[in-house]
Amino acid sequence: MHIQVLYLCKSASHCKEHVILNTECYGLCFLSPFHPSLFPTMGDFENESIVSNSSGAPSSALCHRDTTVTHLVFPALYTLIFLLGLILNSLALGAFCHIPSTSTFIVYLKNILVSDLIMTLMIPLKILTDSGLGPWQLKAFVCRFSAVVFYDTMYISIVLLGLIAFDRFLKIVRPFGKFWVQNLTSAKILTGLVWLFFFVLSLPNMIFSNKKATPQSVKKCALLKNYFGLKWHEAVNYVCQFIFWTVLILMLLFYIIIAKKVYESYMKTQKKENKSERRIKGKVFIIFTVFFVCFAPFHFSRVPYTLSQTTTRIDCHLQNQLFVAKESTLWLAATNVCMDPLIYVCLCKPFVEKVLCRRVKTFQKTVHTNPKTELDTQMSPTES
Ligand SMILES: Nc1ncnc2c1ncn2[C@@H]1O[C@H](COP(=O)(O)OP(=O)(O)O)[C@@H](O)[C@H]1O
Repeated sequence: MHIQVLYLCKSASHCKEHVILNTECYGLCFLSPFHPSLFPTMGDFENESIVSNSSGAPSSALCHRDTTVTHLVFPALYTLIFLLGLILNSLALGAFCHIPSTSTFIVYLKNILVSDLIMTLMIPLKILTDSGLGPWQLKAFVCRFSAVVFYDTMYISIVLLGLIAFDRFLKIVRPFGKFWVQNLTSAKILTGLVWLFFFVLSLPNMIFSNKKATPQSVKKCALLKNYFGLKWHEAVNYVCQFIFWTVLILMLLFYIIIAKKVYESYMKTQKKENKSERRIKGKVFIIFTVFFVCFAPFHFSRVPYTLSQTTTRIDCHLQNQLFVAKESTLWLAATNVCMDPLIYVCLCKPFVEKVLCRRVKTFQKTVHTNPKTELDTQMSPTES
């Protein structure tokens, strides 16, 4: 795959035709789209009219990335998520450290928590590079390492949320039966495999981002990738799309069946079943809502953006619009680190008991040292 470019040829072997202008040899060259000699002079080639992309090579190398929006707005928005995510997930970590992994549900929640914490820790690097506060070398590190980890943790959370939905589905549909997936050891092995799968899948995204980084090339992570790296990046994105939409469709099916069950049980036991019991079942829908709101927009915008990064010749203005769409929806996906603690509070009884227990203990200490203090916070009863 080669692109044709009017270029000051450095090697006669690249030249097909050449003209002498001002004693320099200008040739119509056939270079690999990632030929290193293109990048130092990339700024000179923003005018796409000199480029003929005859075989579907990325035209993104020649399109200047417009970062006016992402430069200011997104660092501020990500700072918000980072602070909130760090506080909520640290609190959750404190509570979960004292909760033994006695059910598959708790195993999945603990893994989501670890994944969210890792994602949260990757955010400051993104803030520094997007805002331009960090050196350009940091952006190369983000492209090669932290952005990959960020995406990895996002997909690990997606699969784990799917497993939670499946777990809830089995609990409600077959409350007395036990499948092998409901076994604690199976859940631990399954989560281990999920981590391993995404680690192996994304490793080439780190390894093959091995082109020499320059202040220009780091602006787009795709420009750091060699040919194989770019193809792998594209393939990973399609695999991840497939995973997301499969999990979403399965979740929808689970919840339709759960909704049917909830409705049937409501009709049968209107008088017997108390309000809080009905709420327990109703609350499982929170997982689907969080899942859909956070991740669906990103997956709609990711396909055209990946195409703009790889093979399709897309107008520069459109490429920039797709980049802004991808960044906005990625921010929404990142808000998941703040939403997951909602799931812990709404659905995990031991979690709320631990949090409340700690609050009561702190309160008792305060009352002990200052007997005039009054309990002014209403603590609501919890359900599992
Ligand atoms: N789903 C994914 N899983 C793992 N790594 C990914 C995924 N999507 C993108 N990446 C990697 O993350 C880095 C940043 O990708 P991307 O956000 O597409 O670039 P840019 O910041 O230039 O828009 C790249 O190294 C890319 O290969």
